[in-house]
Amino acid sequence: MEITLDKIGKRFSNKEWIFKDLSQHFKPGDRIAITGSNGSGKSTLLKIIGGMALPTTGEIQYHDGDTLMDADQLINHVSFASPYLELIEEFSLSEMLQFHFQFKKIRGSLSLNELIDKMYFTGHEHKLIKNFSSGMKQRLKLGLCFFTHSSLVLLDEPSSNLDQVGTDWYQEQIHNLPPEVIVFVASNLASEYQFCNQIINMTQ
Ligand SMILES: Nc1ncnc2c1ncn2[C@@H]1O[C@H](COP(=O)(O)OP(=O)(O)OP(=O)(O)O)[C@@H](O)[C@H]1O
Repeated sequence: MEITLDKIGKRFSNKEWIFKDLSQHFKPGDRIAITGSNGSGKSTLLKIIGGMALPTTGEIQYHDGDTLMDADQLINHVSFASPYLELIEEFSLSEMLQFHFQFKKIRGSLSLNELIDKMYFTGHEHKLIKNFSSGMKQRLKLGLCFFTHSSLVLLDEPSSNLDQVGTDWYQEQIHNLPPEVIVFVASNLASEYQFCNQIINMTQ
């Protein structure tokens, strides 16, 4: 996938601009950190790139090879993890994974049991999500994101609530992603984005 931002800008209901005139091109394999102060627009830009919010001005194009992608196709190419993303709390872990992978393809040819093992959740298959700790919920969100077949991975504050084992697991999963995937990380923690080769600083 290739992504072109053409002079995109965002403001909410005629308030001041959060950012303006952002133009950039991203190609397979790019690893991009979005940094900046609180409220500078990191999450907003991530949501716009993932098609979850619209820019106020400008345009984004997604290409799959030479083909311009329709906006409604984008969802099949994106995986996203953030602390504010809701899980379905009434599901057990097994039910959550079965539900998610009814709609999304698993990256590689892993079974659900292998996935559970790779997320360090063996023994928790029947535990309800609502009874997961905050760090376990975050690891599950990241696992769903990493192990969903996609060409664009969007991570917002990925190591929120993770302990050292979880943070090491995060680093390992980042390095296991296929090289052609584009990864964006909205963060101000170097430990979350040190693998990136580009930085967009949103602070004006
Ligand atoms: N739905 C919304 N309606 C109105 N204003 C919004 C909305 N979403 C975000 N904002 C505002 O847009 C600005 C940028 O918010 P955003 O969450 O993108 O910042 P951020 O850089 O990710 O912040 P943080 O580092 O605190 O996570 C903030 O002033 C925020 O209040």
